[in-house]
Amino acid sequence: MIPFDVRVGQGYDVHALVAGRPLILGGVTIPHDKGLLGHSDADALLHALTDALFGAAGLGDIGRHFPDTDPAFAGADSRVLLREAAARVRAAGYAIGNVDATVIAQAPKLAPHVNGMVENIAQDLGIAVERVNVKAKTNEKLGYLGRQEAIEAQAVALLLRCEGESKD
Ligand SMILES: Nc1ccn([C@@H]2O[C@H](COP(=O)(O)O)[C@@H](O)[C@H]2O)c(=O)n1
Ligand SMILES: C[C@@]1(CO)OP(=O)(O)OP(=O)(O)OC[C@H]1O
Repeated sequence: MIPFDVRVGQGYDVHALVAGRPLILGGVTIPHDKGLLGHSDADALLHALTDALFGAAGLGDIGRHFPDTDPAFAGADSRVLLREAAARVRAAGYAIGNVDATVIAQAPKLAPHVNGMVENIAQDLGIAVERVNVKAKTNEKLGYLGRQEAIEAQAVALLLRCEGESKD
């Protein structure tokens, strides 16, 4: 019996940077000459977080829950998807302990927008801002990220379940 179940999950996403799209990361629209291409609003940070949550709960991945072949998700606000993911994780019996993420973007400078991202994520997950961390890195001008052809995000999530008994 494990009375205190701790689960970790990891998530990753990458979307191409193209002209004519808004740049949305962590639910914040960031002024830039290019934005991320995707079926939804292509918020790579929220997609990585969503996958980290599903992974920690053993619930598969974002594409299983919100298929990119489903017109219902065309242009979707990824904050809505993140909120629904958090609800499904809670329905599986877990509380969200903390989340941490890194956005790899050669440009633009994300630091001025990080607090807004953290506030959005905390609100969508229903947890305190102290339990959410977002970091930004360039790719030191290397590769497709360094050439500003894409933005990548990586995330981890910790889930907790306190109960008298578990499946094990
Ligand atoms: N798009 C970005 C990338 C980085 N930052 C901030 O700069 C710091 C240094 O980044 P390096 O990739 O050069 O190590 C990083 O810790 C961030 O605070 C940023 O704001 N936006
Ligand atoms: C979010 C979904 C669904 O609209 O589409 P995209 O915006 O293309 O994002 P991606 O991270 O490629 O995969 C998840 C998809 O199911």
